[in-house]
Amino acid sequence: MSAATLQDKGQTFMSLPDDSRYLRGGPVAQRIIAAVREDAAIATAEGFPPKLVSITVGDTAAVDVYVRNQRAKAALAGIEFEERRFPACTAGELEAAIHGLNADPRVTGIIIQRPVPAHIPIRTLQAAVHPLKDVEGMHPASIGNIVYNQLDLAPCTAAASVELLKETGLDLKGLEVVIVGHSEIVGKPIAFLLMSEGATVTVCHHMTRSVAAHARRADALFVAVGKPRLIKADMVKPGAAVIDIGINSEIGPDGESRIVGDVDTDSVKEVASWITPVPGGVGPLTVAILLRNTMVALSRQRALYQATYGVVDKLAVGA
Ligand SMILES: Nc1nc(=O)c2c([nH]1)NC[C@@H]1CN(c3ccc(C(=O)N[C@@H](CCC(=O)O)C(=O)O)cc3)C=[N+]21
Repeated sequence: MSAATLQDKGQTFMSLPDDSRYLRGGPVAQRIIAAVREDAAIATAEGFPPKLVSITVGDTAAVDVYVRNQRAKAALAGIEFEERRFPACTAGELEAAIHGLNADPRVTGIIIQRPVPAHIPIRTLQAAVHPLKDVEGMHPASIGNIVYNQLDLAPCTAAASVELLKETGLDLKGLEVVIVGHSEIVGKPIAFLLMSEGATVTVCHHMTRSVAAHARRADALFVAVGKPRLIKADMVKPGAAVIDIGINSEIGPDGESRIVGDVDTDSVKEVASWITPVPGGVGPLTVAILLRNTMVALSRQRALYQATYGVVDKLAVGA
């Protein structure tokens, strides 16, 4: 996509009605990217330039928007970005490629874009990424950190959603939160992040008897199921905060393809006190947090480097 088109998209976000109920990701993302840019410049000057590698397997349509924005924002932040595409390959080949990236000191972070084709076991791939290079916190050794209230690196979409809720200023302690969707990369991590912050959390999923009954009790409602307009106004408590994590492609009335979330925004915004637009809500913040996580990974790698090479007197040099 050309720079001009990206800017056009920016105009579209800004031309949303100026309604203070919209919780926009852009301004928060800009703050994070500015901070990442400073960190990245310092690290680069000190000889540790950050580099993020994205791995896409099979058909890339579902992740194209994300990867495009990763590339654009990494460039803004001063993080090198490389996309590796594997149109057709075996799990073994992918694991070998990941091991190569683990062992490459120039590579700071590795992200495996989801979904991957059915014949590739995603968990094996996630476990192949070295935990210190795991910028999404999805390695089995990393995902446990949020259970232990270590929240500085969490799956990006989940972290972005929670960060947008915090923008409301609502006190998370004791807040009634309902999450619709229990995926391992979004719903479940949001539940753990919010439990750590003191919220009372209910998780709904495809076996839940009445999603509406739960949703109507929520002070904050998170939705990540991939069903356009699943959440209607009558499922939302007046005054609630609604965080729409859905990214669905559909053909609009003008015949053009567009992105919509899981919430019927037009009706729900009349009931809710805060609502995240799609696009322009969680998405831009997800990208910013991925870049921030890359810098967290870099500082952990530097700490290991320091611990290994920084203590000369412990080495039995020439002894
Ligand atoms: N391992 C993995 N982690 C993910 O977090 C992950 C993934 N795989 N696979 C795909 C989904 C989708 N996703 C998006 C993130 C940001 C935007 C985004 O930047 N959206 C903007 C731009 C929209 C546009 O440019 O049209 C917006 O909503 O405003 C979109 C989609 C992350 N995902």
